[in-house]
Amino acid sequence: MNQALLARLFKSIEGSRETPLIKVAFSIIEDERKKGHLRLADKLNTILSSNIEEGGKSMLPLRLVKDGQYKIPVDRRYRLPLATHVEHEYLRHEMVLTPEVEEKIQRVEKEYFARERLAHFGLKFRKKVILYGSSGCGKTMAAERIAWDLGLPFYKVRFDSIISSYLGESASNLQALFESIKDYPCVLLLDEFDIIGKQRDMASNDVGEIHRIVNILLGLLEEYDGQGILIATTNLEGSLDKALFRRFDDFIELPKPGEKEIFEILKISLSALKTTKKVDLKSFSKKMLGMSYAIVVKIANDAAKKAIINSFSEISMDDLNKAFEENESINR
Ligand SMILES: Nc1ncnc2c1ncn2[C@@H]1O[C@H](COP(=O)(O)OP(=O)(O)OP(=O)(O)O)[C@@H](O)[C@H]1O
Repeated sequence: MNQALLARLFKSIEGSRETPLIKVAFSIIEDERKKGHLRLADKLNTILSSNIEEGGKSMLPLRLVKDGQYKIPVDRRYRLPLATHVEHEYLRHEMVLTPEVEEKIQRVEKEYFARERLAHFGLKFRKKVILYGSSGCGKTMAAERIAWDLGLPFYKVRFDSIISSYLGESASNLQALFESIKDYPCVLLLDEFDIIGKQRDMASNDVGEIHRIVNILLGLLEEYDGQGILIATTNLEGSLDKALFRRFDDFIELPKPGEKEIFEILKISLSALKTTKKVDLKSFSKKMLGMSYAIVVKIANDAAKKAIINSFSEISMDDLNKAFEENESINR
């Protein structure tokens, strides 16, 4: 059938997901997809989804803000939210950073606060930021801290919902999510962004589809000019498509902590307890060089917990060394 005619026909179909005609329409979409008519299948899917009634309400538009309330869009097939919200009070924000990283994060925050002044001069604040660095070095935490400092709602994208097993729907999921935040000031975290690149390992017949999703994501990133901040995180700078990198306004590396930062973290983490006279946090910090922030925090907490459980009033060097040995192999 002629594509325009098919689209017109689909526009006239209405009802719930259980309506026989809707079921037939979905099987036509699947058929078109199998034939490789992906663009047509997506177009028909969008038309049909907007006409489906659910509890008297159309599933679209998928806007976070509806009647003054924000509503997270869901994937069309499984109704799973495409992002999760983290309440303000649960945002981790007390970070120990090198002055260079602190300055870069503060620059993002300052530009957001000065957004109106910048706009006056035809300039835009940094609104698409990529944070990269090895695991446990505070990428997610930095995104949370930015949301905390700016007083913006924080959402974390669920790539598992976005990259649905019906690949043709991933594109519409992504579109729905970006559309939903267009006019809504929030921090949207695209955590483990490299998952998009990693999907290339999938079965070869899915590769074309993955490229299409990456292209759609590129387009959405390019077009994003919303009122909030998009933050993507990745462990591997190199694994990301170069084209994807170019779409960001800022790249901030979150390195492993240096001796000074390790010392600071130990002091903070152990501050609720006393340490014995023999504890030399300075040389212990040196010993921990090369470890991630997450492991440093874990070692300090393990040592503190051991002292508390054994009802010791002070943390000893032995507690710290034991915790160090136990965690040493995890990360260097
Ligand atoms: N700069 C920091 N200051 C204080 N604590 C930190 C810092 N960075 C990380 N941490 C600690 O490490 C934990 C893990 O951090 P986070 O989840 O942000 O790491 P990540 O880089 O996102 O890791 P992954 O790539 O594995 O997701 C935090 O909960 C916190 O305890």
